Amino acid sequence: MAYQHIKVPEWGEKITIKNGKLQVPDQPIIAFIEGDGTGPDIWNASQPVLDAAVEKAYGGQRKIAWMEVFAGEKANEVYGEPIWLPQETLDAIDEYLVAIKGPLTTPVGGGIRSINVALRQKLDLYACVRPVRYFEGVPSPVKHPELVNMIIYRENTEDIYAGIEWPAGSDDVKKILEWLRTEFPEAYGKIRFPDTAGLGLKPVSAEGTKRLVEAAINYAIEQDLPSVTLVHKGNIMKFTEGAFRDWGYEVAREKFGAQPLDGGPWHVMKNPRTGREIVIKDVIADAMLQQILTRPAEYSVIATLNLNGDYLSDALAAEVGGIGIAPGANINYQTGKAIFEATHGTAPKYAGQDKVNPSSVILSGEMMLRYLGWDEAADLIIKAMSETIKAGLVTYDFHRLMVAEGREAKLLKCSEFGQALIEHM
Ligand SMILES: NC(=O)C1=CN([C@@H]2O[C@H](COP(=O)(O)OP(=O)(O)OC[C@H]3O[C@@H](n4cnc5c(N)ncnc54)[C@H](OP(=O)(O)O)[C@@H]3O)[C@@H](O)[C@H]2O)C=CC1
Ligand SMILES: O=C(O)CCC(=O)C(=O)O
Ligand SMILES: [Mg+2]
Repeated sequence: MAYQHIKVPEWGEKITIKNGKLQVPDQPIIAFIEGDGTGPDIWNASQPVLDAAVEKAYGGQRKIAWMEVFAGEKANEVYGEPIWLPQETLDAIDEYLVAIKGPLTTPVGGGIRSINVALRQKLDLYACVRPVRYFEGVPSPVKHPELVNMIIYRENTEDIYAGIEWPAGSDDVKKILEWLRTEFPEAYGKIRFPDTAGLGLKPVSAEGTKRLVEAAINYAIEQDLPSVTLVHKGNIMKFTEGAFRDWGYEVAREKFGAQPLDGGPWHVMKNPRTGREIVIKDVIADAMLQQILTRPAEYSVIATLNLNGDYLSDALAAEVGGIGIAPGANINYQTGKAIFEATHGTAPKYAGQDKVNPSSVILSGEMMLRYLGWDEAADLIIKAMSETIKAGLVTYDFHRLMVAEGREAKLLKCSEFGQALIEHM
């Protein structure tokens, strides 16, 4: 496809998918979005780390051909008009399948909705996968951060993130309210202040739930993990969050032969690879937010709805050092399309200071390398991250906590931390 502003590298080949399996050439073309705010600082520190890991692991036999694609404020600059998410960015990811991105700004209130959410929805990247693991030496607000080892599978295309909302007082909300008043008077009667209410819809479907929960169970099978926990607020939102729980158990029964445990609702199944038991359980979302603090060792894979997953991923990240070190991926396992990205946002107050922690994007890159099947390069990044942090070489976010704890640490800039990782590979 010909692009207006995207320059396809002169070398490198496309990643493709065949019979559901990713076909990765030795020189794959991979799209990247630099991101807004601290995004450029982070990307400048991260790309050399990813390249160094690949170079070190494969001695030049493999190399990534980076292709910049645009979104957010940079897209406005490059296209010379207010385009936040150019169609050709979507087309390029559609064509080249794999991308990595920095954070993108989302203005609060009116104007454009989240570009991040739009990318996930338009490309149908239904699983937002956010692993939470502890690296020794990272300062943490909890006593036993090493017990936190979970991976969140957050549904990425539905829930209130679908963005179906009408503002209070608008003609549209008046139409919806009038329709409710005439067609569903009982429901209308439950709206406490109809004249000044904004309204939102929360779509949650069997299809959307089942494909997400299936991906979470598949991960537990692959990694031989003991449980998958469905997190929901089904006691209050019975036909959306409650249905998520019921459809989750249903897919466990239908696809994986799970059986109710002691009469249910929890289920148990056998891992077809190892024969070990996998418990499929559920916890209500508010209780889960305290369980991850009080009993983290009891949780492993978490499957949840979009908003719960958003809250949980920041809360869990805080236990292992914060969102500066919290990676993620948005994946469609059928089409193979995937965008790897940090859990955090643009941290605008630090933009251009070469200050923030680039680990979230670097570890998102580590997930990307593993997704490509380049485990040797991914392992080098984990090794470098462990050793660099253990050596007390850290960015401001860890440094301030370590100093407060009376520990020795050396404060590095964002780019210096990237270089330290390369030295520790
Ligand atoms: N996927 C994406 O692209 C996302 C985009 N956003 C968008 O980002 C913008 C800013 O959002 P905001 O709510 O301020 O959240 P941010 O995640 O951008 O920042 C909140 C705080 O988290 C800490 N933090 C964030 N990133 C890092 C990092 N790399 N290293 C160290 N600490 C970090 C900082 O803490 P401290 O102040 O304590 O130093 C920062 O002030 C909004 O427009 C939001 O919509 C938000 C989330 C995800
Ligand atoms: O796009 C945004 O503004 C928010 C996204 C977000 O918070 C997340 O992905 O965790
Ligand atoms: Mg978030």
